[in-house]
Parts: sequence; structure tokens; C-alpha cells
Amino acid sequence: MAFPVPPIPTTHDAALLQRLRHRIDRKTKPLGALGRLESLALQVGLVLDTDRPVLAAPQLVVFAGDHGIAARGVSAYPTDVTWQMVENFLAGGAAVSVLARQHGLALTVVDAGVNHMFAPRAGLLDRKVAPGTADMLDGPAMTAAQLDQALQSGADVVRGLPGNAVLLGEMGIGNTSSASLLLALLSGEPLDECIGRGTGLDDAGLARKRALLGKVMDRHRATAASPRELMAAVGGFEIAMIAGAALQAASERRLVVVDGFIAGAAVLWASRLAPALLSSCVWAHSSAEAGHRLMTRHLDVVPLLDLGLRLGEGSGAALAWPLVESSVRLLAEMASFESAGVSDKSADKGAGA
Ligand SMILES: Cc1cc2ncn([C@H]3O[C@H](COP(=O)(O)O)[C@@H](O)[C@H]3O)c2cc1C
Ligand SMILES: O=C(O)c1cccnc1
Repeated sequence: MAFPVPPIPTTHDAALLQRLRHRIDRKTKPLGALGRLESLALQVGLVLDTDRPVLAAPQLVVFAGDHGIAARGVSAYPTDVTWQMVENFLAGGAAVSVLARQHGLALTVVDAGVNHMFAPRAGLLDRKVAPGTADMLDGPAMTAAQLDQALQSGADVVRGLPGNAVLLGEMGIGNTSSASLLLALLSGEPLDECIGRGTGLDDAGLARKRALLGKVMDRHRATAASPRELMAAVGGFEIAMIAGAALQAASERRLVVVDGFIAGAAVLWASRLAPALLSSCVWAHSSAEAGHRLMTRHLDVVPLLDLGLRLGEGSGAALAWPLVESSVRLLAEMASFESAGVSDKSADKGAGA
């Protein structure tokens, strides 16, 4: 069945915004002095639909999938790294495992379509659509039915998790290729500028990747027009699942923390189905992957961090999480000028008048 895009409630509540703004402005600090943390707290309040937001049971979900195109050498690493890293996530040894532990994030790994049979265990969800996408130079990466299955699975995964915030990450050797193509096709930016070194291609490798993805784009440009056709043509199972997960999360008024270039491409794509999705999204960091800055500029969003990360996995989302938490705690726990008996500018003026 075709995946029904869930309705996303509006977060444009002028009265709530005014209450939130007032609460922040009455805190014991110069007006606006908490900078981005103020707009972040406002956004969380609007998404959670309250002027007293509380973040509960944040969920970091890593979607993993393999890519047929990877056999053509678009990555600096072999495709086996996808399943090996899934094992590493579950064993607690990957970057995202460490950061999830540090920040109290529940970590779920989803097999969206890895070319490997995993032994079942806690923390791993089997939602395998197929053992990897088809080679998108030969034809579409996935069928329309596989796309719908992936979108639905992403939505179902979120529905089955507790809490009111999800952090979305991915693993899939070759998936910067899909992300670059999605960015180019959806934004109209030149493909070469949307393509980067991924896991670390050298100059010759980057030139090969550009030439190959140019052919992929030529092959699909005429036939794939709608967002769904584009995702089926050049996407990935983990990318489509992230899109479904983000749409479902926003429809449930959960905050969505978007990791780097690949998770960003999934959300860019999903925002074409439901533009309101973007108001639920926090963009965690500016990835060093070429193309991410084009993406964030195109979407007119400003990521929180700029650490030169180019890892994925949800690592940047996990690193941004404490800032989201701080913004909410400041809103909840800081005293106001009134409650703390601190004189503010307007009170001084009043006293002098
Ligand atoms: C050991 C290792 C761990 C990773 N964790 C995330 N990625 C990242 O690199 C991949 C995308 O880059 P490309 O398109 O060049 O293959 C994705 O799996 C992404 O999550 C990793 C890559 C490697 C090698
Ligand atoms: O920003 C990302 O998500 C990214 C960049 C390079 C490689 N893997 C992931």
C-alpha cells in the first residue's frame, strides 16, 4: 500500500510563542543574551505545544542499509563495513555508541536493508526491505513498493518508541552518493557541487565518483520527476526509512534532531512531501561533507554545531543533544527577575521615573 504521509500539526501558535518569548525574556539575563539557546527553547516549546516543555526519553535511531552502487567504487571503504559497523554499534564501540551512552540516549539500530543476516538481539530491529538496493546505474535503486515499505517501516519504528524526541542517524557504505543525487535533483544545484569525498576519497576517487553519479543522474533525470520517483531512483532503504521516521515523529509532535549530510538529505526529501516537517527539526551540525552547506542554505536552516564532523551514524545529533537539553532546562529552571528579586532595565527605568 502507498505510504500515507501523516498530517503534521502546525507549530505556528502565536499566543504560545508570545508566552514562551515572555518567559524567556523575564529570565535573569540581559535580553537575548542566551542567543541560539533562546530560539531553540522557543522551537521545542512550539513543537511540544507547551510553554513548559520537558524532554522525555530521547531516542537515537540509526538506520542501516547497503547500496548496489557501492560495488562500483564510490566509497573509500568496502561494503562489508556496513554490517560490521552495525555489530560495532550493538557492541557499544562505535562513536555513536559512546555518545549515546554519555548523553543518556536510548540507541536503537534498524536493519533497513543490510546485505547480511544478523543474529536477533536487543537493540536491533529487523526491518530489512532487501539485502541492499539495486545498482542505480542500471535502473531504479528500489521499486515503488520497496519505497513504500521503507517509509512505512520508518514511521512504525518511531511509533513503537517512547519519548518526545528522536535523533536520526544512518550507516550505509555508498550512501553519500544517494544523498548527493537527492540534493542535486531536489535543489537544482549543480551535481558536482553536491558531491564530496564521503569516507575520504582521494582526488582521483572523487573524479570517478562525480563521473559515475553524472551518468546516474542522466539516466534518471528524464524518467524520475516526482519526489517518490526520485527516491526510488537514487535513494537508499535507510534514507527512505529516516524520511518515514521524521514524518511520523513530526506528526506526533516529537522533536526531530537531524544528523549530517545523509540524514539531512532524507529530511530534505521528506519536506517535499510535507513542508511543515521542517519546523519540528533541529539541524545538529554542519557536516564537512561537500554539499551539506548547499543543503542547509537551500533549506534556510542553521545547524547548531560546526565541528568539522563527517561521520554520520547520528554522532552529530548526539553531540548537539546536550544543547537542546540545556535550552529546555534554562527555560524551566532559571529564575525570573521577579522571582529572584533582580532589577531589570525596565524596572530601573520605572523606579527612576
Ligand atoms: C568505519 C566507518 C564507520 C562509519 N560510520 C559512518 N560512516 C559513514 O560513511 C558512509 C558514507 O560514506 P561513503 O558514501 O563514502 O561510503 C556511511 O556509512 C556513513 O554513515 C562510516 C564509514 C566508515 C568507513
Ligand atoms: O555528514 C554525514 O552524515 C556524513 C559525511 C560523510 C560520511 N558519512 C556521513
